[in-house]
Amino acid sequence: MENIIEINGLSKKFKDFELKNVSFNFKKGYIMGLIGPNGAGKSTLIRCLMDLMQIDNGEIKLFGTTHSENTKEIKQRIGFVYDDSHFYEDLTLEKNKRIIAPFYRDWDEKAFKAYTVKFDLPMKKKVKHLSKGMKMKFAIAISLSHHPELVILDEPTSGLDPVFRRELLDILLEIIQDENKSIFFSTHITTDLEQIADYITFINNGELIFSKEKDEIFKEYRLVKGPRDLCKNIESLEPVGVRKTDVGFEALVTNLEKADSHLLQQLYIERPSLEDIMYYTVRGVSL
Ligand SMILES: Nc1ncnc2c1ncn2[C@@H]1O[C@H](COP(=O)(O)OP(=O)(O)OP(=O)(O)O)[C@@H](O)[C@H]1O
Repeated sequence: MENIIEINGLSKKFKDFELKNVSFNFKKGYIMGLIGPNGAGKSTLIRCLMDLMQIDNGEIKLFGTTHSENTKEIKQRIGFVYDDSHFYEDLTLEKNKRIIAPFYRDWDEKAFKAYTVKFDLPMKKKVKHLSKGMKMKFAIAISLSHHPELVILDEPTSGLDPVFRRELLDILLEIIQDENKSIFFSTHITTDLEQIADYITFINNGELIFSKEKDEIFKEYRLVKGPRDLCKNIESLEPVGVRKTDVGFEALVTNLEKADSHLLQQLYIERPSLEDIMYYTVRGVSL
């Protein structure tokens, strides 16, 4: 199947941070979630994807081509939502839309109007007078109104109330019904991804931890709980992360099949959430 995003050996260095040799692919027709703790490099990765930042090493291909070959064409085919507002704050939504729409070959005024009604957007208000959530809704309406093949959203659900957050997830699911469309979005709300994502890419401290199909991740990881005296036995399984409590321990493991049956009988075994996977990976064993 066709890759819509191909990232090979991507590196980007700042004074105090480095995105290190990140490589992954993303197939057309799916939703991929990008997760990682604060400062992991999610926005940096997305900015590199959008060519808003020069990369130091590696290659990024979108729709099989690079920004240096075809940046205008690539940007026509992407609907992008930034993590902060990039609109003209002193202009109304209507005026902002009039400035932005002509850049897009496939701008669909009817679709945009439908979103303004659906999201209850106050088109006569200035951007600076909107709440954070309203700005996000406006950004989402703009990004979806030129029928993009790839939608890239940086933290789209931040600042949204739970009602609209659910509506947005439904809108994303609706978009993906068209198998030629793909969605790539970063979020801290991992439960959203558990609901709608097909693939998860996890970065921590600028490094790729994994980029995998969601179902595969949930097959691979297990959260085990047990009494403290068994903690040593778990350590021999080289867990991803361990947390000791007053009465016992909790650990995230990927190779439970190596544990002997006697040990298994004494453990309580659960399927972890994405949040558990993130938490224990970042925490590690030594903390
Ligand atoms: N232009 C820049 N110059 C220098 N450092 C930068 C720049 N942009 C980002 N950084 C640093 O890179 C690191 C990663 O930031 P980034 O915004 O990509 O993380 P993030 O995963 O999106 O975090 P969050 O979840 O908090 O939004 C941070 O330490 C940040 O300070």
